[in-house]
Amino acid sequence: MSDQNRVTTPFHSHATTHEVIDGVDLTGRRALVTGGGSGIGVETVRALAAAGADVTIATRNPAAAESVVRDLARDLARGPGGGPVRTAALDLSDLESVRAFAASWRGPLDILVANAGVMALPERQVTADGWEMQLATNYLGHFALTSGLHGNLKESGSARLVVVSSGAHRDVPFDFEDPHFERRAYDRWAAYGQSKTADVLLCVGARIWAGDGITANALNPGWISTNLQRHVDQDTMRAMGAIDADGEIIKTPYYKTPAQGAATSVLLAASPLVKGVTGRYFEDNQEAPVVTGAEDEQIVGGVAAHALDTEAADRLWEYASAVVR
Ligand SMILES: NC(=O)c1ccc[n+]([C@@H]2O[C@H](COP(=O)([O-])OP(=O)(O)OC[C@H]3O[C@@H](n4cnc5c(N)ncnc54)[C@H](O)[C@@H]3O)[C@@H](O)[C@H]2O)c1
Repeated sequence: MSDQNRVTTPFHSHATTHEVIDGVDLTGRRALVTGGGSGIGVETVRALAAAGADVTIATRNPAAAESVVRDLARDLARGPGGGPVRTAALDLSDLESVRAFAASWRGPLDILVANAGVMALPERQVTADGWEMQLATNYLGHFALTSGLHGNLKESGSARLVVVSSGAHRDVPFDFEDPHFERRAYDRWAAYGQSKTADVLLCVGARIWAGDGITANALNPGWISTNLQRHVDQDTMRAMGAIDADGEIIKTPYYKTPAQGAATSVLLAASPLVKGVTGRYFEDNQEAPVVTGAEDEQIVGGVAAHALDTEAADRLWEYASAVVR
């Protein structure tokens, strides 16, 4: 994407969810947020519900997410109110669960935020379908979900798919020869990065749905302290510059609160500023510039060309369609 055509918005990098959809009315719109029971997912749900949307949190543990729903309902009741929030069972690493979830959805779906994720599992784990766990959860499960809900998204007439990727995609092109680390040595960061490249490619591939009124965009939320980092030990967090010698979070320019981290998701899900925009990658509430490997040494932001490659996107779409069938 050339700089001239890049989508810009008036919002600064650390704007909160409320700022980016201030004045937007989502009454009558139905939204689904995977992993909406924790971290930036909660703030995504909060903002969409506050704007009036009817929101479903898709979670492995609906009973645990009920306390989140109660807290959100209490908070919304203190303000001008909002749309209903409910929970539903979904395990993205289990194709049967994804199929059952998609089959049970009735009527249109206006907003699908593919937010759930797992990062840096220390050992290679494999799902019942034989898929490497990070790719299964972060990408293949979401691909199966999105495909299973295609009819519902189409029924909306103007649906938005929002896929939460990560800056970790930048160093890792998708490996079509060995996506599940069956032949090469397992590397937890390469597995995470590959799954996040696949997330961006999912949005590029989804351009075939533009005629159905469906747009799809990916994003990097920034660096937010959440449960996501639970598999990363303190020494590694220190080496990454995320925490100091005492274990305190270092508030680099990339550090965000959950409500700031969720802002780009919410912008893409609901703002009129990105209406009709599809197949792009955003961060800090703006479309990100394409960066090369050489620049990557100095520039922390941006999207890698390998994640926007239409040939790779179509090849991956074909691969994923075959394996989730
Ligand atoms: N926190 C960050 O700094 C950061 C940076 C870049 C990208 N991200 C991405 O943001 C998204 C949200 O992460 P977060 O930081 O809020 O972390 P989080 O751990 O709080 O949230 C992730 C959610 O995904 C859910 N999940 C995991 N496996 C699942 C499965 N098999 N089925 C259904 N749900 C499952 C978890 O239960 C949890 O609710 C993730 O996709 C993550 O990769 C986060």
